[in-house]
Amino acid sequence: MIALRGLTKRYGAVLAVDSLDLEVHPGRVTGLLGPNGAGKSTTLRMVLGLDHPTAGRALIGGRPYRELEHPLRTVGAVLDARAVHPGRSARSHLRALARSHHIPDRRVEEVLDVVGLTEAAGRHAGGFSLGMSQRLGIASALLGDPELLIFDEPVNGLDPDGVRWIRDLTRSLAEEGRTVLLSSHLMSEMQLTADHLVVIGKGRLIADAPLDEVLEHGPGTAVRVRAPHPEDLVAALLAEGAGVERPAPGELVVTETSIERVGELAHRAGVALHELSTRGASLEQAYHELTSNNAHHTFSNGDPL
Ligand SMILES: Nc1ncnc2c1ncn2[C@@H]1O[C@H](COP(=O)(O)OP(=O)(O)OP(=O)(O)O)[C@@H](O)[C@H]1O
Repeated sequence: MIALRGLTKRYGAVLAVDSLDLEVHPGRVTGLLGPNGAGKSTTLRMVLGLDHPTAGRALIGGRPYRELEHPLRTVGAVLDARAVHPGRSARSHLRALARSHHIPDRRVEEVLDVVGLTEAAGRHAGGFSLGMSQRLGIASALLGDPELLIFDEPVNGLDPDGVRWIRDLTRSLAEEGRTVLLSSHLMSEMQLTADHLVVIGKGRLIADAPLDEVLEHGPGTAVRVRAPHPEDLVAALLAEGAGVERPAPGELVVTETSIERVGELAHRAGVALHELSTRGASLEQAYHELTSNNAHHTFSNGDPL
């Protein structure tokens, strides 16, 4: 488990991280979300002992990173996937890392296999694509078989296959009971990957809740309708108090009702439909609601955030 206790970082006049109190638990993927400059990287750097807090503490299993006996066996992290000597091959990079941490060479072959780099392991890392560099970074993080994994913006620059691969990998690591913390500003990706979300803005905690709860705070599910002559349906929906938007001629986005009810009203009004579908609540919308409003947010556990 990672625990942040009043974690604060000030750079001159900039309060990059402002009294964060937070616990990141094992067995699930926690997404650390926030706009650019929110303080995500600074927080992760403090967790990994790369930056000193101005106040407060960041603890891994109850201890600061610098006091861990076996750091690589306790926590694996990828902060910058390009931070590898470009002239070294992937295999020699991993072997050097393994030897300096008393990890056997056979583990290098195992992690190369897990990340799908066995074939490319002899090539210079300097010639790797961003996706391959991400895989190599993840291989380094997995080398010590740690309980805790921290990936900063892991899907940045990856193609759809790479994105799916990261999603499956992080899920299976969490299912094995590990603590997985991912940072991202990509809401759509987080919606598919994370079980739990921590949202920060201007260094402060905005939300710390299961994904489903954060989504409930969004504008909710909408029903999309395409109909060449929707006027009678619009009238019927408005008469029932539904919300109706008309983004384009022949198109409706209907809220505060159900897809079944829209279908029934269309049938009753004799309106021909060309499409009737739901648009799921999007984390992007929920996130916008959260970050555009600085008031407290109360989740179902009753804690104001
Ligand atoms: N070494 C530094 N010196 C001065 N200011 C810094 C330093 N590092 C970060 N900051 C400032 O602290 C704030 C938080 O930055 P941080 O990089 O942690 O945000 P972030 O959420 O990771 O953003 P991004 O998504 O852009 O990486 C920003 O205002 C940034 O300019």
